[in-house]
Amino acid sequence: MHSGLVAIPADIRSLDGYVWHAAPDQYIMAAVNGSDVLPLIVPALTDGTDVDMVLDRVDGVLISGSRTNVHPSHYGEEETEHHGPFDPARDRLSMALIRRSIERGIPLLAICRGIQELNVALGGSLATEIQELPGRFDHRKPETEDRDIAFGIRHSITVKQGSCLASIVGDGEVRVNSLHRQAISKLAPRLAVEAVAEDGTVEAVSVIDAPGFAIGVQWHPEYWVGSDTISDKIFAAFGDAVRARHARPAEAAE
Ligand SMILES: N[C@@H](CCC(=O)NCCCC(=O)O)C(=O)O
Repeated sequence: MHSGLVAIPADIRSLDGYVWHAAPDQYIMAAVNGSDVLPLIVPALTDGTDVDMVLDRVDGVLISGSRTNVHPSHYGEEETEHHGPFDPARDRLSMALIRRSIERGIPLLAICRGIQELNVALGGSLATEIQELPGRFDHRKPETEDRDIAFGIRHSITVKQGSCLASIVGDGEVRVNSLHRQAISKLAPRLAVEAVAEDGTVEAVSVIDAPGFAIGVQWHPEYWVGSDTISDKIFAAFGDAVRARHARPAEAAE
């Protein structure tokens, strides 16, 4: 029996002639096996979702990665051919869940598109096609059908001493995977950088003065839960935070 219920915002996908509200299996299974919680996929309704109704019933929020990008209008930029593809309903749901979960002290773990949404939701901006920027590496997914290679651990980041992430995985050099072409540009005022790649790409953030666990990572720890210590530690810490929230006394409820 899993303890704690975790909301995962859905992506909108077209498959088999249907439109689906879906979340990738690797996030679901990482939550189940790595955090020992039960995930709940939240539909991304075009007209918006009452996120407080969801957050009244869950103990954590896990924001997944996705191939789509946050629409640049959310950070005050014009759309170009470099910004798509988009998923406006997911943008709307994720960013509402992020803002309210932080305000309510509900544990939040945001991965890849998730860290980008976290930054935008709190007032930051994104850079697109970062591999074309001077001095930056190519962080995109390798072109292969082999998912272990696509999600292969292949570059180093430095976790800052004294950061929240350091209290979970230790500080210093850590090896991670990389499947993105956008990254944080202007950091949101309420975010602290927790880890950076060798080319300066922001790889992890935490929410300053958050009342609960609130971390974003640009890489994909969910893929390696069960076989990579760093990935295991991140999901275990999230699970602990979710259970602590679940067990809080009734009078602590907002
Ligand atoms: N769209 C963003 C988000 C990157 C992200 O979440 N990638 C996961 C997708 C994995 C896949 O391609 O299968 C960006 O590209 O920066």
